[in-house]
Amino acid sequence: MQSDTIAAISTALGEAGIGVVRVSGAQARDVVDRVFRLPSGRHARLPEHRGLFYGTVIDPFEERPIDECILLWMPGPRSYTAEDVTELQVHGGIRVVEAVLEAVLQAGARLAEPGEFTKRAFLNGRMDLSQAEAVMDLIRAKTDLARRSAWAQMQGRFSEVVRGLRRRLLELQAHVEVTLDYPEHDVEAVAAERVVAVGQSLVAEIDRLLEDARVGQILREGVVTTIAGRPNVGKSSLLNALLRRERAIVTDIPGTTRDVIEEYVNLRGIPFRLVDTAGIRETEDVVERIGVERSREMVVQSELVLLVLNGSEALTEEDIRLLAETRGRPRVVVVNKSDLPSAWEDAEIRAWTDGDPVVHVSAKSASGLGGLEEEMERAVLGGEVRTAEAAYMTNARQADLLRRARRDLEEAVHAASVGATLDVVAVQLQAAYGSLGLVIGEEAGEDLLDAIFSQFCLGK
Ligand SMILES: Nc1nc2c(c(=O)[nH]1)N(C=O)[C@@H](CNc1ccc(C(=O)N[C@@H](CCC(=O)O)C(=O)O)cc1)CN2
Ligand SMILES: Nc1nc2c(ncn2[C@@H]2O[C@H](COP(=O)(O)OP(=O)(O)OP(=O)(O)O)[C@@H](O)[C@H]2O)c(=O)[nH]1
Ligand SMILES: [Mg+2]
Repeated sequence: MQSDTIAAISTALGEAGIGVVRVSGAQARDVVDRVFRLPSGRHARLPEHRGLFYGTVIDPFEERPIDECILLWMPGPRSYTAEDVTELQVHGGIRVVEAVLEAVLQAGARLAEPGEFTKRAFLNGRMDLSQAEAVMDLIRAKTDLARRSAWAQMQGRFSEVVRGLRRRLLELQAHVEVTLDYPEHDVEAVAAERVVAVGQSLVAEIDRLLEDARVGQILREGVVTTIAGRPNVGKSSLLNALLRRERAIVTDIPGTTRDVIEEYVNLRGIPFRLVDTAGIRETEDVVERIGVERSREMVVQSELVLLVLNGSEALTEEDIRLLAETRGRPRVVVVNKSDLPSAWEDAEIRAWTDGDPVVHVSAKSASGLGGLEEEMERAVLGGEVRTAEAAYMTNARQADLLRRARRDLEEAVHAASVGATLDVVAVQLQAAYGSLGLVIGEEAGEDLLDAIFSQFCLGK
């Protein structure tokens, strides 16, 4: 079971309190023997159980000390990878940690590929594939909501659901297989009915998981949200208000923002990537015109548009044109400058808003932002505003497999309902079973595993 011995820096490269070099594999013991010394100068005698030792890491050739060290010893299978693991915890300086890694490599370990520790944990049955993917989601989580969702998936909650689906599918397959051996007509009819009933309920459950996939994607990558509008309506002021800091330049000169400014913000647990853009208008200025083009592109590329209007000034043709252009996209219409007397009523834009939310704010005095954030959340998560924590952080790979399983199940249901021979149905059920298996990594080939784990951090 034990393959070659791998090593990597498991902490971020930078100045920090401590830095960790992790080693996993059959030669972890030998590596410790070559690079670690107790304060007495002796080699550590590593026990059969876990342990913690204080000592010095040394360069194995010159026997020169590199740093003080806390050494963790975790013999397999009671370790993260289920192999023998040792960790050298040293002072967190870039050169210190790199020198320790070099010493460990000289002592016989090879540099781990990204995600290789977790890949070994998976291959050794410590976790399934969707749990392994959740480890990375946990590390990358930008909000508490994302973190909690990833945690739940890491604990195997999503896997349990998928395993439950597979179990029911397997029972159904067994029933169908049995009738293939006894082809009496009424027995076959009963099996076909069961394929229809169970198949439909499995499709419905997969649909619910697929809804979650969208939420998962949002939590993972953030919602690209463009703040658009004509010049001087207060787009940059709104960006600053939502960020709660003065990020973008604000002036009373129309055309202040020339380029797109992107900033990440956590609003109500949802990561938003807010993009402030140049005010959209016809212009002779070459630089500004390029900015305006970018603004329009951003509107098309974004997943949510905050269309900003100035409530204290009469609506212009440009405002109306933007209202019409952004129609049909997920959007919140933001009527800004509510601290000033209003120059028009919401009713005047109703013809273009199609029931999209219209909120009144003052970016300058930071009022009305709570209502705006609420509408942004609703626009992203939908009316139900189900807590994303309850949702599974299904990723694109998993969603694709779920969709494939769903399609095969629907075909099986269809075939069974029109009285097709059951061996056709059996093939489709088998395909669906296989797709669901790949979600949790059953029968996953080396290519798939490489593709997944190579996206992990080094040292994970
Ligand atoms: N220093 C350090 N901190 C870390 C990690 C690590 O590898 N090293 N982890 C990860 O990178 C996480 C912890 N993950 C771990 C998961 C399982 C086992 C483990 O040894 N499991 C055994 C024993 C369980 C037990 O004693 O009950 C097992 O499951 O059999 C270790 C770490 C977070 N913190
Ligand atoms: N009274 C009032 N003034 C505001 C408010 N929001 C923005 N302003 C003012 O409006 C002017 C334009 O604000 P910006 O945020 O630069 O507007 P913009 O939409 O980014 O403008 P461009 O970058 O030129 O497209 C500035 O003088 C702001 O102080 C508000 O809520 N109330
Ligand atoms: Mg601006």
